[in-house]
Amino acid sequence: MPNFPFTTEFPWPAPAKLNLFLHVIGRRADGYHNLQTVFQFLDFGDSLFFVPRGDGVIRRTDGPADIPEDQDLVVRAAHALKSASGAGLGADIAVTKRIPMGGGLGGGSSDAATTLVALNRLWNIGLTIDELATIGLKLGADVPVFVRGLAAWAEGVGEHLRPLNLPEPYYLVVTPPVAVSTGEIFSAPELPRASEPITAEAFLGGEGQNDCEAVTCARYPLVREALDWLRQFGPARMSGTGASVFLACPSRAEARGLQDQVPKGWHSFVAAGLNQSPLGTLA
Ligand SMILES: C[C@@](CO)(OP(=O)(O)O)[C@H](O)COP(=O)(O)OP(=O)(O)OC[C@H]1O[C@@H](n2ccc(N)nc2=O)[C@H](O)[C@@H]1O
Ligand SMILES: Nc1ncnc2c1ncn2[C@@H]1O[C@H](COP(=O)(O)OP(=O)(O)O)[C@@H](O)[C@H]1O
Repeated sequence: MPNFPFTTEFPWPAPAKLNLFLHVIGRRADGYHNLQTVFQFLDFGDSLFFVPRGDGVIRRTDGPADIPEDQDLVVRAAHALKSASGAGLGADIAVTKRIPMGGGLGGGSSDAATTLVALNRLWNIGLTIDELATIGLKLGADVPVFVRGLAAWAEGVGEHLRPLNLPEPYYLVVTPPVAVSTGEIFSAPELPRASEPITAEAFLGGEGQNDCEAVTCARYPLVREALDWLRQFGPARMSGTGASVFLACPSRAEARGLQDQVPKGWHSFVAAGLNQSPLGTLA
């Protein structure tokens, strides 16, 4: 195997995201939904390790046991990058998972984005960020924002992105023990699909909600319970299509204090909101 400048043993970050609000404003002919949302990153996430291979083979050497290797978004992203670029190299990829799966925190998309950015560098392909975002969009609607690495106002299915400078509070994020399927919520007949578009300025002034909340809460009563519990302390909201709910707190200490009271059996963490992804500094 050639001696690569980065036979990297250091972890590449794949941060979680929050949707600070999420409006469904229409349905496209292909069934996908046009959204308005704001993405912010968290200083909490998965870690990915890459060792380039000279023989062209792509393998996941460690990762979530319940996701078959060939379906893992890191493996799919590596294959997509290889065929888009014609790269001859391969990689061993290990994933340390921390982001709850099906949690509305974008873990799979973030892992895919980190794979695209890391292998673009390690394989020395030199694709632009725009090219990586285009490849990423085919893997998942949330991949482009993770590739670009800036907190953003998003429209379309998440591909029209405008960087946004947001406050960076500490968040308490609570995930009850259910995995919500994004496809199930978007295909629910009862999902409201006609929110009036708002402006970023209106969001910054306090407008906005999560249009998926009622559907997810009705179908997953534990998400309702988690929201009701967190709303004792402030204006909590759901991220994406759930299952995670979050509350902005004035300080890390205050968030930790609330975390101590999270009911048993619910996953939780405290993390700072970030307008720049930790991956951004490596891209
Ligand atoms: C709703 C959001 C908000 O950030 O987050 P999550 O709750 O998944 O984290 C995303 O738009 C999700 O993005 P992502 O998780 O990448 O979704 P995809 O894999 O592309 O889509 C899963 C399925 O959801 C439906 N879907 C997804 C996005 C969208 N704008 N309209 C849709 O109708 C489609 O049926 C699609 O087959
Ligand atoms: N590396 C990965 N990490 C997480 N989920 C993955 C991964 N690869 C594929 N998936 C699939 O993507 C689905 C959505 O996962 P995830 O992105 O964590 O949640 P969400 O879309 O709710 O934010 C999972 O249920 C899983 O089947």
